[in-house]
Amino acid sequence: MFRIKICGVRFKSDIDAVRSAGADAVGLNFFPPSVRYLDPAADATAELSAFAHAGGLYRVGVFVNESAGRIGDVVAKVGLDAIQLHGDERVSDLADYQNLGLPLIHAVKLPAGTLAPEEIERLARPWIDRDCQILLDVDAGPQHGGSGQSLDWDSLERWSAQHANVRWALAGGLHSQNVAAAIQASGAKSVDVASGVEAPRGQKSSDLIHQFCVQTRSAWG
Ligand SMILES: O=C(O)c1ccccc1NCC(=O)[C@H](O)[C@H](O)COP(=O)(O)O
Repeated sequence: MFRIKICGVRFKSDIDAVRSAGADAVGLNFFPPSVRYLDPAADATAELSAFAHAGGLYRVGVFVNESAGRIGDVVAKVGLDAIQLHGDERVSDLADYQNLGLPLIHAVKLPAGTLAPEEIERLARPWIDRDCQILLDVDAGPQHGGSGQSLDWDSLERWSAQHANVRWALAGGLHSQNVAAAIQASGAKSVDVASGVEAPRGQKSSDLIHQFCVQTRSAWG
């Protein structure tokens, strides 16, 4: 599992900013309606991915409700290290995705308010038991992700305390001003951010990426 993932990079300058800030992973977004979308057929996307790989970054492809066959085509063209399923994919289809031979990260999309540990467990467990890493994010409805909304971090901590062996990543509404508090409250050991390191929306800011990584590392000590 990555430690700090900057999701929705689109340019080599974004990759440079991620590397110099010390994050270890980038998300390449293949959901067409997203402002962070990359065309997998474009040579520039494969070049961006190769540039991230050459820079030692872990490349996570973000997909929403795509078939395993289509994801396999993107992997072959672009080159990825892991697949993030961020839609309404079903556990019953997991074998098809697993046959692609890459680590799978499933986005468990939760309501924004207070949650009982049992509720988080009910939504996350089927994926954990089938060897998926999990990323806890806000349920953003048809937008699916990248919404800038936060989860209730205390609820995540209560669930995590009961399942200390589960490795998970925190997403949803993180930015440099709140990531330390989010880590302290939730106990997250991995974080993921998209909109919180952008200004304007959809455009990564090297300053915001840098500040986000500084605050994250200081929270982890
Ligand atoms: O970022 C998107 O536009 C997006 C769209 C559809 C599915 C997933 C998407 N992003 C995936 C991520 O891992 C984001 O970093 C995560 O949802 C958190 O986003 P944000 O709240 O903006 O930090």
